[in-house]
Amino acid sequence: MAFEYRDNDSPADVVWNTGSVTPEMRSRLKPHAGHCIWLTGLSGSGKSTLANALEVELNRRGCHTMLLDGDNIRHGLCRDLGMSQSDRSENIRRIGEVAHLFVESGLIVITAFISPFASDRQQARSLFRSGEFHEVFVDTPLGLCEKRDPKGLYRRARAGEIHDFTGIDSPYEPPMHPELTLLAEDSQQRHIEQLLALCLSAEAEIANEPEAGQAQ
Ligand SMILES: Nc1ncnc2c1ncn2[C@@H]1O[C@H](COP(=O)(O)OS(=O)(=O)O)[C@@H](OP(=O)(O)O)[C@H]1O
Ligand SMILES: Nc1ncnc2c1ncn2[C@@H]1O[C@H](COP(=O)(O)OP(=O)(O)O)[C@@H](O)[C@H]1O
Repeated sequence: MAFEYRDNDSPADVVWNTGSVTPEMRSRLKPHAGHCIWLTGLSGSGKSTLANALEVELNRRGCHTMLLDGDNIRHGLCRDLGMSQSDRSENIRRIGEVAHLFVESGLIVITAFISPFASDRQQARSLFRSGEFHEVFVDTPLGLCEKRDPKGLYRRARAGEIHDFTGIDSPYEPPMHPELTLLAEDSQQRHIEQLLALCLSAEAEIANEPEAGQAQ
C-alpha cells in the first residue's frame, strides 16, 4: 500500500492511499470495463424511465450495473439537501464521487439526476478517466415534460406550492457537448438502442486507452 500527498483541494494533512489492486485488475474480473452513463434533463424528461430500461438491457447481457436515481438518493445519501443552487451542486458533487467509486470497482453506472448546472456536470466529468464519462442529454422540451407531469410536480410548482422548480423558477443549463442527445420525437425503444450503442462505444474507447484499458 503506497500513500502520497495530493496537490489539489483535498483536506490538509490527509494522504491518498493507493491500494495494490488497481481498477484495471478489478475490471479484468468482469466482461466489461467500468464507465458512467450520466443522464441529465428536466423533471419528467424521461431520465428514470430510460435509466431503468437501459439497466434491464445491460443486466440481460450479463453486465454488472448500478443505477443512481435522483429521487432515491435524496431519501438517503443526500437527504439533508434541498433544491437551492448550492444544495444541488453539493448533491451532484456527492453523486459524482459515488459514481466514480462504483466505476473504479468495475461497474457500469447509470445516473439519473436533473443536474441542471453545466459546471457541476463538468466537475463530475473531471473525476473520471478519458472515455469513462458519457453525458446524455434527455432533450425533452419543458412543454412536453409539463404535459406529462408524471408526479404532478409541475402543476404544484405553477400553483406556487413548490419553489425553485427546474424550468419554472430555477434554471436548467443544457449540455453544450454531450456524448449523446436523446430527442423527444424518437421512441423510447430508439433511445435504448442509442444508449446501448453508447455503452458499446465506451467499451471500445476504454479498451484503447493505454492506462485505463484491460490489462494484457
Ligand atoms: N424544486 C424542484 N425542482 C426539481 N425537482 C424537484 C423539486 N422538488 C422536488 N423535486 C423532485 O426531485 C427530483 C430531482 O432531484 P435531483 O437530485 O435529480 O435534482 S438536482 O440534480 O440536484 O437538481 C425530481 O425528480 P425527477 O422528476 O426524476 O427529475 C423531482 O421528483
Ligand atoms: N421516449 C420516452 N422516454 C422516456 N419516458 C417517456 C418517453 N415517452 C413518454 N415517457 C413518459 O414520460 C415520463 C417520464 O418520467 P420519468 O422517467 O420519471 O422522468 P424523469 O426521471 O426525467 O423525471 C414517464 O411517465 C414515461 O412513461
